[in-house]
Amino acid sequence: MQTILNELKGKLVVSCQALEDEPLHSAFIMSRMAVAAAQGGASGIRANSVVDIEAIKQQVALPVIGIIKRDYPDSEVYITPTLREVDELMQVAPEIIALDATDRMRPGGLTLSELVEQIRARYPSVVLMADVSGVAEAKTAQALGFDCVGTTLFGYTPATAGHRLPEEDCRLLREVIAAVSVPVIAEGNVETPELAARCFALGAHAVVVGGAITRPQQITARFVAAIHAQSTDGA
Ligand SMILES: CC(=O)N[C@H](C=O)[C@@H](O)[C@H](O)[C@H](O)COP(=O)(O)O
Repeated sequence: MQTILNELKGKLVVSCQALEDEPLHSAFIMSRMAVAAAQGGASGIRANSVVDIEAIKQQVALPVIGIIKRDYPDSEVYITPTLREVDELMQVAPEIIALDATDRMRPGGLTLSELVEQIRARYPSVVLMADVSGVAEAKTAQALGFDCVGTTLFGYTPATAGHRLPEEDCRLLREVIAAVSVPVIAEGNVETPELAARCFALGAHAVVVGGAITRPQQITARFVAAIHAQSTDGA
């Protein structure tokens, strides 16, 4: 079960995602993003939805961290929130399945522990990544038997809103690494190659980079902001 995590040790994973409201929303485009990532030397791909993963797997031979983002009316959890999404993902067999592992209730009032129990009963050997937003959640995820933990949701829950992984020399990442023995994957707002390298120096097992590589609208906005700041300084 751990072989795939060993393969990713010290490596870059590129997240190729574009939701329905994003300009690059297309399984074909995501598959070409994955090809570009592979050509650039990425060792894994993170992807959302069965159609995207299917298209990506036809084009690149890299391991995939699969998720399904789905909104439910009775829960804030949207990354692989229920067994239904895990069942769908298993049709395309991503090497790792990631799910929200925050302390929030899943749809239908299910706890994380109950969901993990359901997943393990049906898929005992699936490799599970816990997308967490804090240290306590990382510890809980390890206790529940997750195979690895990612900092994916730091800054993306009401309790952590306004925070970003890079702050204070990646304090959250350092604290999670100190708190658990499972591999810790740095993910979320890793916007530069230097920051990715810093995450490894701090002990990250792997680093997932998304928007800084695959969301041109974000990259463009950073250029525009920097240019604006420069022209305001000079004014
Ligand atoms: C919070 C959330 O929904 N994160 C998602 C998780 O899969 C993706 O939208 C991110 O792109 C991914 O985590 C990589 O992060 P970044 O794009 O910041 O490098």
